[in-house]
Amino acid sequence: MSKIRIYTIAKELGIENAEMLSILDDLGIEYKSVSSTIEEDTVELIKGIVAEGRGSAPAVAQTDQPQPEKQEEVNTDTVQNDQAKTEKSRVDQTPAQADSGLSAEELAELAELEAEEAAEQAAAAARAELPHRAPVVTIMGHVDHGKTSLLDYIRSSKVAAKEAGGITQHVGAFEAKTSKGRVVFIDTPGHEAFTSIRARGANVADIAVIVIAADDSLMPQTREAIAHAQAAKVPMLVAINKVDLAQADPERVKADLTTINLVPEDYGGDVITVPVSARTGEGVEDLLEYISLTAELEDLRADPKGEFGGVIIESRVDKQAGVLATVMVQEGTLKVGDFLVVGENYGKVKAMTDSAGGRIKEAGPSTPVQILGFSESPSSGELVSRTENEHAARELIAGREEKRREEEEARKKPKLSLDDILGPLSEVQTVNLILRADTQGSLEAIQGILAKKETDDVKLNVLLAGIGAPTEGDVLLASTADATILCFSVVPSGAVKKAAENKEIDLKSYRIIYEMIDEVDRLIKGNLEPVYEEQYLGRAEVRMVIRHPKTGNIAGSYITDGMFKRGAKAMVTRGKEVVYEGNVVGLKRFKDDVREVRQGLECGINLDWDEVQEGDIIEASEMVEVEQ
Ligand SMILES: Nc1nc2c(ncn2[C@@H]2O[C@H](COP(=O)(O)OP(=O)(O)OP(=O)(O)O)[C@@H](O)[C@H]2O)c(=O)[nH]1
Repeated sequence: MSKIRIYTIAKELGIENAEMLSILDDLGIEYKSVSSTIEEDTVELIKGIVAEGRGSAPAVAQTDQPQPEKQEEVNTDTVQNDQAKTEKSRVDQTPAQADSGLSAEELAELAELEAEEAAEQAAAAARAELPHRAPVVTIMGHVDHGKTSLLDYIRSSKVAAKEAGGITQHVGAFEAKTSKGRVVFIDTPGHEAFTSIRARGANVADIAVIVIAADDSLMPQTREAIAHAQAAKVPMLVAINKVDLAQADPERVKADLTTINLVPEDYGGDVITVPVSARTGEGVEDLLEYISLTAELEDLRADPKGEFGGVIIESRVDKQAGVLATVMVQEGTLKVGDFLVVGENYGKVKAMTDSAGGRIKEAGPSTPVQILGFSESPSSGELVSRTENEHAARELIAGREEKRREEEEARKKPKLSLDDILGPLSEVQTVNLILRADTQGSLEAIQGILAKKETDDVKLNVLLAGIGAPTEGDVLLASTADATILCFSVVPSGAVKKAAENKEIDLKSYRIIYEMIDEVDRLIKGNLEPVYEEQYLGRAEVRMVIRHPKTGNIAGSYITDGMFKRGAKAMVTRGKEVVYEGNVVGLKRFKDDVREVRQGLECGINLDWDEVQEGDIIEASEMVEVEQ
C-alpha cells in the first residue's frame, strides 16, 4: 500500500497544514512532522472528514477556493461559536453559582477569572485574524560548508534586481520570491551574527537553516550553530550541501546527526534534512518549500496597522550619503518621514530603499529596508521604535538616559532582594553550561559524570559540548543563555578571556576532571533553594520596663542564657503563655546601641511591641541556612 506525505494531502484537499495535523490528532494518528507519511486508507478517512466538514461536497472539488478567506471564515465561526458558548454558560451558571454557596468574594474572583479567560480568547482570536507574514531565515554552519554559496544561489535565482544591470548593495538581508510567497534571508551567515543580535534582546530569525557539507559531515562549528539555534528555540532545517560532489555522503551526515540527538525523519525522528547543491541548484526549491512549510506551522503573523517595531540588522557609513542602516520591520508599517528612536539616538527617515535597491515609501512586517536618516551608526540587534514627532523622540530618549543612570547607580550598591535571600520559590532551576574539552573522549567522560549530578530541583543543561578552545561565539551564547563556560585541558585565548570579562561570563579552565565537577557541584548548590532552620540564641528575664518617648518601651533585661542579637526573632512568655512573637529591633548597653549582648549581662531590649512587662521571659532565635 502506498504512503503519502501529510503536506501533500493538505495541499490536495486545500486545507492548512495545521488543520490537517489537528485532524490527525483527533484520529489519534501518530506523526513526526508535516512531511511524515500516512497510509492511503487514512487518507480516504481524512478526505471523508474534510468533505463532511464542508457539507458533503467532494473535498477535492474545493481546492481552488481562495485559502486565506476560507481560513478566516473558519476562524470567525469558531470564535463566534466560542463566544456564544461562553455567553450561554454564563447565563446557565449564574443561578447555579448563586446556589453553590460561594461567597461574594469567591464569585467576584470567579467572574474575574472568566473575564481574563475571555480576554485571552479574544486576544488569540484577534491574532488569528492578522495576516501572515513572511518568515525570516538565517543560515548557519561550519566554515566552507557553503553558507555564502547557498545564499548567493538563492539570491541570484530568486531576486530580481530592480535597476537593470545595477549591482545590489549588501544590506544584510534580502527577500526571495518563491512559489509559496516571500522568504526573507539574513545574509550575514554564521551563528555569531545570529547570537549577537539576540544578545541585544532581539529575535530576528524565525527559522535557522544549518548547512552541512555532504563530504565533511558534522564539524565543530556545525555543533556550535545547532547549539545557538537550540538556545534561541528557533526551528531548524538541515541542508545537506554539496551533494553534486562524487564523494558526497548524505547518509553519513544523517547518521552523524543522530549522535547529537537530532534524528532525521528517515530515521524516525522529526529533523527535516534536505539534500542540496549550491553549485547546481539541486534541491534548493525543496529547501524553500520546507522553509515555507515550517513557517506555516509556526503561524507567523504581524499587524501591518499596529505599532511599529523593528530591529537593526546592520549599518554602515557612506562617505556621501551618511549613515545607512538596515532595519527589519517586525510589526506595523515604516514610512518615509517617520521619527525613529534607537537606544539613545533618534533620526527621521529621509529615504528608504528595499533590499533589491528600489526606492520605497513604506514597508510592512518582515521587510528589510535600508534607511537614511540616523546621525550615528546604530548597532546590529538594537530595537527600533517610532515616535509621533521629534519632541516625543527626545522625551523617550531622556527617559531612557535616566533609566540607564539609575541602573548604573543600582549596580554600584547591590541591594538584596527577597529572591536573593529566599531564592525563587520552588521552581526547578537550570544550570546552563558550555563545555569545552581537548578530545571527544574527555567530553563524553565529563558529560557522563554530569548526567548523574542532576537532581529533581536542579537540572543541568549542556548548551554546547565542543572540542577545542572556547570561542567568542561561545561567550556570546553564554551571555544570551546565562551559561557558565567550563574548559577541560583547553586554554581560552586572550581575546576570548577578555570578551568573557567584558560580558561578565564565568569562564573557567581545569586540568583535573574532578575539579571541574566540584565547580558544577558548587553551581548546583548555588541554584538550590536555601533551606532555613530556626536556631535558639538565648533567653532573657525582663527586670524593669523603661518608657522611651521615641523608641517605645524598652525591656531592661538580664541575659540568663546564650546571647541576644539585634534583628533576632523574639518570643515573649508570661507565666506559661506565649504573649508575643516578633523581632528584636534594638539592643542597648547603657546608652549605646549594640549588635549583641552575651549571657550574664544586663541590657535594654527593644521589641516591635510595646506591652512587655516586668517578669516576662524573652527568648531569642534566628533563621540559619542549613547545608543540604
Ligand atoms: N561542489 C560544490 N561546492 C560548493 C558547494 N557549495 C559551496 N561550494 C564550495 O565550497 C567552498 C566554500 O563555500 P562558501 O559558500 O564560501 O562556504 P561558507 O560556509 O560560506 O564559508 P565561510 O564563509 O568561510 O564560513 C567554495 O569553494 C564553494 O565554491 C556545492 O554545493 N557544491
